[in-house]
Amino acid sequence: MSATAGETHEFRAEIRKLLDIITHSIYTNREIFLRELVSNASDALDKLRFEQSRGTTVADPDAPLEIRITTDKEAGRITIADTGCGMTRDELIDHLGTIAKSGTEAFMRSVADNKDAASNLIGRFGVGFYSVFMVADKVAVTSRSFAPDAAAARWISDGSGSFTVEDVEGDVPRGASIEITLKEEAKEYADPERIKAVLRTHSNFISFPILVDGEKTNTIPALWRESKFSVTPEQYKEFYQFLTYDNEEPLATIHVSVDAPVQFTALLFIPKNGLGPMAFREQLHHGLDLYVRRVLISKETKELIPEYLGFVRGVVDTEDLPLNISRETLQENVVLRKIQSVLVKQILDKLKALAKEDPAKYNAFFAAHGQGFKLGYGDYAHREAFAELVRFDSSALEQADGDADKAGLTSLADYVTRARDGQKSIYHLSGPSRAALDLNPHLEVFRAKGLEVLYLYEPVDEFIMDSIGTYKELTLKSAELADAAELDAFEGTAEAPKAPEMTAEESGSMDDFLKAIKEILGERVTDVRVSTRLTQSPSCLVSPDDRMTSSMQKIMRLVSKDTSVPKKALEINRDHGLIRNLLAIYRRDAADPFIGKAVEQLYDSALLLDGYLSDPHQMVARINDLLADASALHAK
Ligand SMILES: Nc1ncnc2c1ncn2[C@@H]1O[C@H](COP(=O)(O)OP(=O)(O)OP(=O)(O)O)[C@@H](O)[C@H]1O
Repeated sequence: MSATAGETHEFRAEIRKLLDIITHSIYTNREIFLRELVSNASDALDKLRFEQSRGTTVADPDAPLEIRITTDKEAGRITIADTGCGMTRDELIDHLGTIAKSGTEAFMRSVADNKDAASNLIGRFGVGFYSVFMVADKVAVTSRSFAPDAAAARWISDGSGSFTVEDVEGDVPRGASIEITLKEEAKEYADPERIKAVLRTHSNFISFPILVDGEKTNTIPALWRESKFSVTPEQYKEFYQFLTYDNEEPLATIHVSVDAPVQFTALLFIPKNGLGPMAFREQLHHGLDLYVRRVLISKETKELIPEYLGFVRGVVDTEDLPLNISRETLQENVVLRKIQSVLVKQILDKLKALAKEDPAKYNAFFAAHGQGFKLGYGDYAHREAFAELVRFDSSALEQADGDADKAGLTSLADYVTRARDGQKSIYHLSGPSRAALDLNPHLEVFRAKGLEVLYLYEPVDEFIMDSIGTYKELTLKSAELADAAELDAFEGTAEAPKAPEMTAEESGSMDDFLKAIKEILGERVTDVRVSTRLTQSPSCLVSPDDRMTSSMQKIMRLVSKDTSVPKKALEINRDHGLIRNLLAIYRRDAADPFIGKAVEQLYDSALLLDGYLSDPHQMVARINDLLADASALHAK
């Protein structure tokens, strides 16, 4: 083999930054460079095998598909060679230096926050190859692409600003060979025993033989093909960690072998935690690895699992697809659709069992994955299972006070066991937080009557309510839209402090008083009326449209970019001290300017609670005015 003179290229700017972090800031867990390189070699072999299985002509067709690691302790060098798809000269330049990588920015942000986590994050963010510079002074990648006539080329770099690429003449086998000259402090990796230990920890499930100085080291490929009675919990855990790079053990494992309507095996895992800062990658990378008779066809196959179960990781292996299936046609593939439908049922059943047998564990699942899972409201075929599995906060639950462990959620089934006799609806209300909903005037009557209300914090929750519709014969209904007569049927549980009865004269003035308020507010409200829902607040705004909740209206308005303040009816609590005082002032002098100021303030306060008050300045000036009046009275 001989090489022509090299051509020097600059690394792309963000890759240079990345390399700077990798070479200068990461000192723990450096062994994972080996996992990254072996995983790349395995990917390249998968790609080659895939091409071969669909009949593509490849160079060196008889070369065994394997990964060979050779060590040279004396020279402090190791070489990792594979017989995979290899890279052309242009691909070396693109893939190892100039093409932007989707995860780099996010990786660097996360590392800035937490240097210790960096080596764990490397694999997940897809900055894999560059991790070699944690241990290398110099790296040379010699490669020949699988395309039969491709010329061989070599990429060389010390991981600082640039790399060189040169042509290589002579006999270079298909694939890639990565020669690493180890840094002084990383010489341990030239010891074959150390290499074998690292491989056992991180690369045990690679489905191609890995040979260290000629000796085969990995032992358990295709764990999913084993009978589930022969696999130990430890093996499941190891395989899960191999698959996800998660340090935890999985929350749940599903291992199934199905014969009809399609023949397949699947080994699936539910991770304990959402991947936090990597969440963007969760969505991007959702999907299962699809094998056909142990040949990897496509990673992260979205067609195998709906998005709302995107937190599930694992592999599916089927006999019922041809090996030469093209990835482009997976989307319309009936077999995959059938597999998906079986898997969804398996996963939902597993979750139901978990919820029943170990509610605390289920709650942990929901805390970690509930947000994505809630999108399952759109899966009509599994609506019943979904309704059993979804969880909400509720007025009947203890306040968590920021203590995450205490923050329980309720199922619809548990709500029903607490419902009052004769209750025909499951009530719910949307709001930004528990504190806000606890004070929401719309809920006063529910509290007074001892009726439980589910607290909804996310826009998707209302869609869930709509889609479930009815649960165990109880209609899911927004507290805002509850009918007064329906609520009247329930006796109050707590004795509400009674306001003194109104005199006949006071009652007689009420209609005129309401008209006067309407006149002050003019077109801003559709109506002013006496409320049946308020027991503690003086007033609130009520949507005139009794089919749509105010939060749903907010969503619609957001969609149509409508920023005006919606017109609603103002309801007032005739037993509230403030309203009684205003009525007395009105009866004494209907033109008293204090009434105008107070009514404007009642309206603005209601807008503020509804989230529509856009300019607080006027309101603050008015409050100061009112306080001046009130303090003058106090001072007397
Ligand atoms: N042994 C190899 N054979 C062929 N191509 C390779 C090999 N190693 C790396 N590459 C090419 O270089 C690219 C960059 O590799 P790198 O490890 O940085 O990221 P990745 O493998 O794409 O992402 P991730 O780390 O998320 O798997 C790969 O996508 C692949 O195209």
